[in-house]
Amino acid sequence: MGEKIPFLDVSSEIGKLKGVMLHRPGKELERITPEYLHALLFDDIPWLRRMQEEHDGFAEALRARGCTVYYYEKLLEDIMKNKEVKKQLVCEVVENCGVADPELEDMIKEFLIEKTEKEVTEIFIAGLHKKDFPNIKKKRLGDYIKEEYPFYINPLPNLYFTRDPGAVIGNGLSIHAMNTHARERETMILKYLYDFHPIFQKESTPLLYDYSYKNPIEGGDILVLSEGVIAIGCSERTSARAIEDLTMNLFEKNKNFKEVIAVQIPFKRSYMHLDTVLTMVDYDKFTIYPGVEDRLKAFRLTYGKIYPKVEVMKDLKTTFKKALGLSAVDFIQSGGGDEVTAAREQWNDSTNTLAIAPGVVITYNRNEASNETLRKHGIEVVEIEGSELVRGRGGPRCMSMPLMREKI
Ligand SMILES: NC(=O)NCCC[C@H](N)C(=O)O
Repeated sequence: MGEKIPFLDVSSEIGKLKGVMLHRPGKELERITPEYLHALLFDDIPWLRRMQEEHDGFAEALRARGCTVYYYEKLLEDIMKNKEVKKQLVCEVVENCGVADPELEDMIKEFLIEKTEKEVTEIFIAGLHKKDFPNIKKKRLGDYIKEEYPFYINPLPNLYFTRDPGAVIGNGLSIHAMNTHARERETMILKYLYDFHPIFQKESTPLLYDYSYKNPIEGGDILVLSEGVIAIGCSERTSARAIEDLTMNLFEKNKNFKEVIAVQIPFKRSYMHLDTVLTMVDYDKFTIYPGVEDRLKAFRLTYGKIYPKVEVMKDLKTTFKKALGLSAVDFIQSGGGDEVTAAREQWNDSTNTLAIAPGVVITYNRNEASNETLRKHGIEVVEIEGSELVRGRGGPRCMSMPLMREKI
C-alpha cells in the first residue's frame, strides 16, 4: 500500500497556496454593540452585508489562483454529524461560558443538543442571546447579577481572522492558547476539528501546541520562513514562554527544524502580532512597517535540554539572511517612503500581506502607497476590497489559515 500523502503541509510563507481555511463573517458581527466593542477586540462596527461581499471577493481571488477554500463552519458542521461529538462539544462550550446556575446550564445544553448541526454551528459562532432562549425563572444570585449581560454564549466576531487560533507548521499543527477571553472558543473548536475532521489527519499530524497550555501564543506571530526555520513574534499577544514551549515541541516532533527566530515587537494594540508589521513576500523579500524597524529585536533559539538556547542577534535583516542562506534580503518599507502615510496604512494592514505564490501577494486596495512600493520591488499585487473587513484590525494574512502550500 502506498504511503498516505499528508494533507497539512506548510513549509514556507510563499509556496503556492493550495488549501486554506477561512470563515465568512456572519451574524456574529451584528452582535457587536458600542458597549462591548473593545472587549470583543473591535474599534468600530462593521456593515455585515458589505463585509461579506468583500470576503467573497477574497475567497474568489484565492480560488482564481488555484487554492481550495475550506470554511471553518462547514468543517464544524461535518464533525457534529456524529452525535457523540456534538454532545461533547456542546457540553464543553456551555461549561465554559460561565452560567451561574447548574440547572440553567443543563437547560442550555439540552436546548442545543435538540438543534441541527447547522443551527448549533451558528450559535457557537454567533453566540446565544438571552432573548433567543426560552424565558427562565431567575433563582440564583448570579442570574440577577449577570442579567445585564446580553449573552449566554458570547459571539465570536474575530473568527474571520482564522490565522490566529492555529497554525500549520511543516506537517504539524499548533493550536493556540489565546491571549484574550473573547477568542478562546475559536481555538477550543479548532481542537475538535483536529480530533475529528478527516482533513486534519490526526494520526499523521503532530500536535505542536495545545490550547490547554497556559502561556498565550497567537498565529499572527508565526511565520514559516522555510522548511527548517520559523520566526515567532514576541508581542502583546504572544509570550516568551509560549515561544520556548512551541520551539521545544517543534524540535522534538519535526527533525527538519533546527532553529527558531524570536522577534520582539513593541507591545501595542496597533502592532498586535508580528504579521501586522512584517510579512514575507518573496524568496528574499519582506515588507516591513518602517515605524518599528529600529525597534525589532531578534533572538536565535536552538536546541537546549530543558529550554532552548538563546543567542541575542545583531539585527533582524542579517538574522533572516543567515537563516535563509541568502546573500541579501530586501526589506520593502510600506507607505511609499512617507512616515505619515506609512502609519496610516499600517493601521489598515498594509504590511499584512498574504503570499499566494513566490512574489505574488493579496492586499487591501486601500493601501495605495504600500501596494505601489511592492510593485516597484517586483511583487505582483492582487488587490481586494477591504473597507469593512479592515474594521476588525486585520488584513488578508490574518484572514487565512494556510493548510497546504506547494514546496518551493
Ligand atoms: N494576525 C492578526 O494580526 N490578526 C488580527 C486579529 C484582529 C482581532 N480583532 C484581534 O484583536 O484579535
